[in-house]
Amino acid sequence: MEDSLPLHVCHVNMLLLFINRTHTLLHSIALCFLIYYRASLFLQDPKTRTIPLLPWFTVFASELILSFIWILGQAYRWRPVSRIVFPERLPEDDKLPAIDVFICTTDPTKEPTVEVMNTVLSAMALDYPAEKLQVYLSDDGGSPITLHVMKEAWRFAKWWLHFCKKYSIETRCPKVYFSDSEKFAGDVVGSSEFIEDKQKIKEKYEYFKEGIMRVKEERKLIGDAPSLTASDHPCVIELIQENIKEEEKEGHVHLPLLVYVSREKRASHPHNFKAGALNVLHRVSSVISNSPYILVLDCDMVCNDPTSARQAMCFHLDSKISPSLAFVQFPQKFQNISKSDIYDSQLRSLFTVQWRGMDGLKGPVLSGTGFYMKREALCDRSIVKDTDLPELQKVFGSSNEFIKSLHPNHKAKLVTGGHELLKETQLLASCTYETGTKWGQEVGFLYDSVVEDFLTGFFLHCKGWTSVFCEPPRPHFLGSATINLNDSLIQGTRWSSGLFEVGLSKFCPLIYGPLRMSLLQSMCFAQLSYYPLYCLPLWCFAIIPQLCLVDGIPLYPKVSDPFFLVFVFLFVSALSQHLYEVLFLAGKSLQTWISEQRIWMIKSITCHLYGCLDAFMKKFGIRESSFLPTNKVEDDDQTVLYQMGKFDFRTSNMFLLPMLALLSINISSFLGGVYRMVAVGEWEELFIQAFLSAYIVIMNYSAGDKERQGQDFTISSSIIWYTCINHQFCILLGNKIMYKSSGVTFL
Ligand SMILES: O=c1ccn([C@@H]2O[C@H](COP(=O)(O)OP(=O)(O)O[C@H]3O[C@H](CO)[C@@H](O)[C@H](O)[C@H]3O)[C@@H](O)[C@H]2O)c(=O)[nH]1
Ligand SMILES: [Mn+2]
Repeated sequence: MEDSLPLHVCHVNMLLLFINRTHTLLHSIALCFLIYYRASLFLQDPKTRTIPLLPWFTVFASELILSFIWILGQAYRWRPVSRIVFPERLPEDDKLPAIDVFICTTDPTKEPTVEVMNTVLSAMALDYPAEKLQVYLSDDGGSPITLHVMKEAWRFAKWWLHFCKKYSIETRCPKVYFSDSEKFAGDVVGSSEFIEDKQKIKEKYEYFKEGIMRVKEERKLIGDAPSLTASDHPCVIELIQENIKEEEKEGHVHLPLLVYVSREKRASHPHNFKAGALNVLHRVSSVISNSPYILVLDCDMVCNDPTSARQAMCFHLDSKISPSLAFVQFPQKFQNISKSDIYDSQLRSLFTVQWRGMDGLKGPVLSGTGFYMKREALCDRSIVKDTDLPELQKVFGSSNEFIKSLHPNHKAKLVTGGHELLKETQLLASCTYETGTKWGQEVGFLYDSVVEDFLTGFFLHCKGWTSVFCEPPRPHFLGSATINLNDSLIQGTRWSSGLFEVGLSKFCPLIYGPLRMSLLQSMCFAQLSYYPLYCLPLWCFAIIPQLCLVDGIPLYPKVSDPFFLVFVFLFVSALSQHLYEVLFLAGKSLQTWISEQRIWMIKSITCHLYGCLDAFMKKFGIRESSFLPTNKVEDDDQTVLYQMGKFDFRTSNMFLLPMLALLSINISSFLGGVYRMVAVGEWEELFIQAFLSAYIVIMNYSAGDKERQGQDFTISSSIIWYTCINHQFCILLGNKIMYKSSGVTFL
């Protein structure tokens, strides 16, 4: 490889760095004043002290927690970078390393088979030498339909890949291509051959989709319920290419190998969710193809740009960074994000601030999907050299074939291994294989948290591995985001629980981290892990100052007090940092800023709280881990609501009640407070508290303000609206009542 021309360059954003560090400094100084102000009350003579200690202390503690999370978050802003890659400088195709693609699916009712197959097809169509690409699908549901459909997908892939190559199609996920094909027509638009071919391939795709529907119907008729087999089924592994080879000899293109893996699952054995599935894929693939690199995809994450593999190789093949480089992470982007994105489904902050910032330290967190991992990073090869077989078996399990695959120059026997090999894979995918080994503890993806990606990434960084964030302008992977409140909150609860679980475990980033990585890096991991603790200050700020306001107890400095300015500064400074990042770093609108503020409040008081509780209960053995997969079925009704920026309050009371309760407290205390300020004349002392209530109400109010345009809902909601003060409150209440009483749709 030519050493003279770099495969990639990294650019430190100096202006942003300067702005961020200056802001951190100023904000920190203001925080010191705040702490001084709060602490000085404790030093006052108890006899002259007029303010009760308890609310003061609670608010102080909340401010400290908030500041703690804020300080941790500054590590992301320390050294943000961006990168450019030059894939055209990569070596010839025959010198490129092989890649195994791992796709996980688990529940055919929540993860529609058509979508899963689109992911499979888009991965097979990656712009990479076909003989160096193997696609593995892990089906945790053990569904015979999925296996059957995969064989059909393989047949369709022959046509599809040929079509993509012939016309250099950039969008290689059939669903995306056909849904918006005008955009992807390329320069051959006029050619009649192209039009004809496109029509043909479209028909084949439609036929393929109908085939899936047919199989599903047939299965339903036989009374085959997927849920019955999901948690208890034997292991099924099939190499699809091998089976169909004979009958499809006239194939146009060489196809990547396609492998179906459904690991053995028994109710008596923990299966460790996605991490467990990935570890099985890791082992099974090691005796089939053993590619040095692995691309991991969720079943709804299609490859939107076929060049991602080559882009990732620009880092993995750079001899300067590759020895320590564990993975190249691409951002998660989503196909279904609306303009206002009321639930922050795009995870804006994660991918525009946090990951870019960590990239400037030693690399971003592993994000579960859309990353190219070096196989070696998951299985420490260094111990293979001077350890004897029995010891190795204690770590990696009993399969000698697998242990052989760890040797650097080992060539997997691939398909030629035949029957013997397939037997070995059955062993590797059995539910007892990991018993007594180090899988999930030190080897492979780790099991100690339901956010296996975060924990595994952290663990790799602790071992000295690095990572890289690759963010080309055209999204390379596109997934489907949660677009209703219920799904968002359920997912949020799982994430909070998993993240906080890590914070409570032996892997606590603030203790385990600094001994093994830089302080700044540990701070980033700790910020993610303790982020769910936002629930404490947010619950407190939504209750204590409000109750004190009604009672006339001032908790903040009065307007003429110089410390008043400290609070104003901190409030404005925190909000403007957020606003700056939304407007300038992400190029989004003010609306996005409001949405993010609101969903942050909503999530903090609901899913962060439940997540923390869940983590505690798991810690003390009161609850078992669970992984409720996110619903990926498109619902037109919900899509319409989301696209219009309307909240869909059809969620459980567990989530609704805290929202309703806190909103009512704020509305009533604001009114009570204003009355008090006017009647008793304490406005100077109570100003901040009244402002806080108003702010909370206003930020949440806008959730429903578009509701009044059009729609039948207008009439019913406005009736309640006029009887209440706050529109938002009514929407919540109104919707719930309508939903409960008549079951009508939500508009
Ligand atoms: O027992 C299980 C549970 C899940 N999955 C798969 O894991 C993936 C992610 O699950 P999903 O329901 O989509 O969860 P999300 O919360 O949307 O996923 C995010 O969060 C997960 C950690 O909680 C990460 O693993 C994902 O990569 C990340 O996109 C999907 O492909 C599932 O099929 C399994 O294979 N087995
Ligand atoms: Mn998902």
